[in-house]
Amino acid sequence: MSSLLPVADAQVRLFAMAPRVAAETVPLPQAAGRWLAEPVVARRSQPAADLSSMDGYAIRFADLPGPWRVAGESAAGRPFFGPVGPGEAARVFTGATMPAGTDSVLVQEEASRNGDTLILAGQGPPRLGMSVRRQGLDFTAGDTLIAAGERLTPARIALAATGGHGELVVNRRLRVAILATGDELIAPGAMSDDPLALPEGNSTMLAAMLADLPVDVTLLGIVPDELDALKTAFSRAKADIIVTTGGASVGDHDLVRPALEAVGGVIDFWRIAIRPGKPMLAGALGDAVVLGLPGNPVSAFVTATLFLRPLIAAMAGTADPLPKTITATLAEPLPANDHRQDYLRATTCDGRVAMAPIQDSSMLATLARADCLIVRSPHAPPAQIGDDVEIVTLA
Ligand SMILES: Nc1nc2c(c(=O)[nH]1)N[C@H]1C(S)=C(S)[C@@H](COP(=O)(O)OP(=O)(O)OC[C@H]3O[C@@H](n4cnc5c(N)ncnc54)[C@H](O)[C@@H]3O)O[C@H]1N2
Ligand code: MOO
Repeated sequence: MSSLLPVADAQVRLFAMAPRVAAETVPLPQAAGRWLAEPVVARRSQPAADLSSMDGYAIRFADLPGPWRVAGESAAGRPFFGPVGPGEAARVFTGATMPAGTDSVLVQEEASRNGDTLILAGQGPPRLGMSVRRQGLDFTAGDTLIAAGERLTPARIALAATGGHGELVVNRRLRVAILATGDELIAPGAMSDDPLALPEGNSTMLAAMLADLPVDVTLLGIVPDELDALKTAFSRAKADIIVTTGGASVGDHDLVRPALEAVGGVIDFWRIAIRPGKPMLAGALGDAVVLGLPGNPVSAFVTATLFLRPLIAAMAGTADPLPKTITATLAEPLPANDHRQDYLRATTCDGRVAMAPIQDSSMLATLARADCLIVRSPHAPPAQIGDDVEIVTLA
């Protein structure tokens, strides 16, 4: 079985085929989930001035324990410009600019006010600067807020907005076309006179697996196991990545490879030392990367996890596209592994992982129950209860 490509080698070859997409400038809401092509540099400091972090009174710490005369009021967006002298205070609200001359906040729960007269009604601020957010506490104009190559999470979108940016330079979205092939397949929910017709779940599963990535997915539907039909489907597909599912293996009706080659595509590699997912192929058709995933649903899921999602992440701009593995403890023993890298459907219970008893690559109910995949290296020896194993967690 030496003709099977090791998983890590296949990933390297796939990423080598995949050009990084071009950059574009987009409004902030459209940048969410994309990878930055240029760093985000703060255009302003945050906070822009010293602000109160509580509702209360801005005072001079040296004036404690009071009393004070309330000289004015400062609210967020409506600062008090008048001076606050010794023995004076200003009413402040959360987010308000601290008036000049004040340095600490007396929270209103510890104050008693009668007209313009304010007296201490509690402990008062225990230190100078209490409940004041200093100018530039979060960041300062000119700081690099987010490096190029980072992904724009919701928090980073807010950071860029607060840093003064209304648009960002990001890598463009990718177009992904997905087609399923198989004469037995019908669209999910479709009625058929054929009791053996199989509702096609892989396309929608794959599209759902990409829902958090910056892609526009086109579902090309079901293509019969016919060379001409597949050739036509390949020729018409307009995408950065063309994904097929089914027809990748060695049977007489597995026509993805010959169809791709017949329309001028090239195969970069076919068949990987992986279980499930062995017949996966990767190639190119014009500028598009073609990923031929197996038809078995679990094989399609595992190869999409290890190849399709990372391919998109790499093309969209990340330097670190592979799914993370973490160490977990075995709840049950595992047998020795053979020459294929295994991704066992497993569940976590009381912090320990146990593989599902049947690992058939057609079994969606088992996959749907699993919360992780246990990774077993080729030729891994038997593992015992309590041993550490590497897992990929499933969302
Ligand atoms: N003689 C050999 N036979 C097989 C080999 C092999 O090495 N030698 N490899 C096996 C492995 S491993 C896999 S995985 C499968 C996958 O083969 P294909 O990619 O050609 O998939 P199909 O034959 O088209 O379908 C397999 C299975 O999955 C069902 N299917 C297909 N598409 C869908 C879909 N979109 N949604 C739901 N289910 C789908 C299909 O009905 C079949 O039951 O090949 C082994 N054979
Ligand atoms: O390896 Mo296949 O992928 O048995 O299902």
